[in-house]
Amino acid sequence: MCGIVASCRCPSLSQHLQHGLDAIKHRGPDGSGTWVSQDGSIGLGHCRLSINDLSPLGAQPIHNADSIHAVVNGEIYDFDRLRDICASEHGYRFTGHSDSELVVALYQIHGAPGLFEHLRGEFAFVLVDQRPGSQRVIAVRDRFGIKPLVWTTVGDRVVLAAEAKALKPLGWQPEWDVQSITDSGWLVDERTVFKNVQSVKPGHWMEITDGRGIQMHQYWDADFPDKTIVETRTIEEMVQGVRERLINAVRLRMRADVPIGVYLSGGIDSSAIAGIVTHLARTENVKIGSDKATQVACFSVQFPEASGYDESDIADRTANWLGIEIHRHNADEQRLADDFVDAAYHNEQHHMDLNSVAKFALSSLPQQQGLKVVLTGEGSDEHFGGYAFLTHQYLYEPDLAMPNILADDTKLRGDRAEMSHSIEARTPFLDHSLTEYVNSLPPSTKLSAPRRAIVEKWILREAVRPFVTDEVYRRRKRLLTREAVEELGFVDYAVVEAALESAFGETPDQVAFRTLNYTGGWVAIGQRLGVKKATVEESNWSWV
Ligand SMILES: Nc1ncnc2c1ncn2[C@@H]1O[C@H](COP(=O)(O)OP(=O)(O)OP(=O)(O)O)[C@@H](O)[C@H]1O
Ligand SMILES: NC(=O)CC[C@H](N)C(=O)O
Repeated sequence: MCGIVASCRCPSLSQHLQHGLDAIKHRGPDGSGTWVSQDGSIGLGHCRLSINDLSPLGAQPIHNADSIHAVVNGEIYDFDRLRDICASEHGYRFTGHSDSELVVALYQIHGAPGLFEHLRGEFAFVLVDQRPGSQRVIAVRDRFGIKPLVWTTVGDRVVLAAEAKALKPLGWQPEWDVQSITDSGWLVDERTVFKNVQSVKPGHWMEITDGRGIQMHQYWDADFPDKTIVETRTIEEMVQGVRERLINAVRLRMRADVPIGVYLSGGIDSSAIAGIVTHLARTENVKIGSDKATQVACFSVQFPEASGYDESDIADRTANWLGIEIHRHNADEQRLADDFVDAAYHNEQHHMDLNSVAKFALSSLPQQQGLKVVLTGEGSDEHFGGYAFLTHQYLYEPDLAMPNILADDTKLRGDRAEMSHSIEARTPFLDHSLTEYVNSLPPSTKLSAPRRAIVEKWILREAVRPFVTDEVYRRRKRLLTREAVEELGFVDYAVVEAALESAFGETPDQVAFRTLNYTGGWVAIGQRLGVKKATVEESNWSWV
């Protein structure tokens, strides 16, 4: 993934664009280029982390013979097939072999918004159409907001970039947006922590024309079918449906002209990715990126054992089972403290925990090994029912909250942690063809109770079972553990244990279910707010 900057309506642009690119060189250390329109009013800049077509023909900005210019950050998957269609059915003549050139080709063939439905992957791009009669600039962001794209105005200019720091050489003067910080606007809407700097929203595109100024349009949204309609697919068909789509999402993301690695934790998501990559390489001879790699390299963060967060022993056993190598980063307190400032600078926002700092440091490992791309398990929890605190919503009104949760991927996790060390993170779980299928599944398949206990991400566990260890398959992130319930101070765990036995199954006990629902809510709130353990003597409360 690369860095892009763009500016519309500005004299003497070229130098400013280059300085903007210098500020985000970590996003693209392999080369850089700028383009300024003949009248000097519009400019594009790109710094490249070259992944597909490493030759100069893959350099950007991209131009075609028809006065269309673009800078593209990210990856368009399935591009070999799409390029063939553009060439054979539409006679489009490509100059190089990068996936990014496809954006210009598809725009010329289908226009906007027509091209968006053909784009699969994570991307942010700015495209300038100078054809007589259709002059405009468009700025586009992928469906889940995996790749960042921010913009502001400086005088009468619109300036855009992958990271806000690149806007400074283009004239932006940073100011805090205290309102956005206090009302969490930076997280839930298009605002950032900086005044007047906005993100282009996921699944949206911005259109800038002389006549109409700036217009925002949406081209995609998560779609949730009516789940009161009786499901006709069998469980096995649905498990198979998830498996096929996930395998395909991974397969498409193994295509690169550079080697690819995997971020591996002890959880089911990254373990499944590592397992599927290994399976495809061994049984179908799918290349892991370029020819160089014969087996996938995994990268793992090891936390101090006393922290209670360390899962590296599980990751080790997975790597052992798959016969793959594992590289480890030790994230002890000192390392986290050392990396805090750099991680915050790259993230350009605050975070609730130190995960982003650990992942910032983790990305130095693949860089040291000469890798440019890693696959990660991000995005699974939101789609497969991995957040136990949403239990009741899945069961009653399953998915109404989902679009909001998925508001903007870079705000929750970011690609910044990886890009800080020039690493592109690919997220197969955020393949829209997979998520559209998963959204169509009955909620009960995500949070099933086959043995009278809630099993988060049930259908995912079944779908990836052939690719993960039994340990990972059976491992649960349980909300209602004895420890968590006892920490409330006013709930008797024996009651919860009994309720777990009777709340599910063919003849569920409604009262037991309600007990679990209440207790689950208290545990979630208690953990999130750090609520002090209650003492029963404080009130007239008798044990629940
Ligand atoms: N300790 C770690 N070491 C290596 N990679 C990690 C680690 N923690 C998280 N990651 C990477 O970041 C992704 C998202 O992390 P998150 O904490 O959201 O985990 P998760 O949803 O529980 O996923 P998983 O099931 O893979 O642990 C993981 O899928 C993995 O690719
Ligand atoms: N790093 C990027 O954003 C990559 C752009 C393009 N996919 C390439 O391979 O060059």
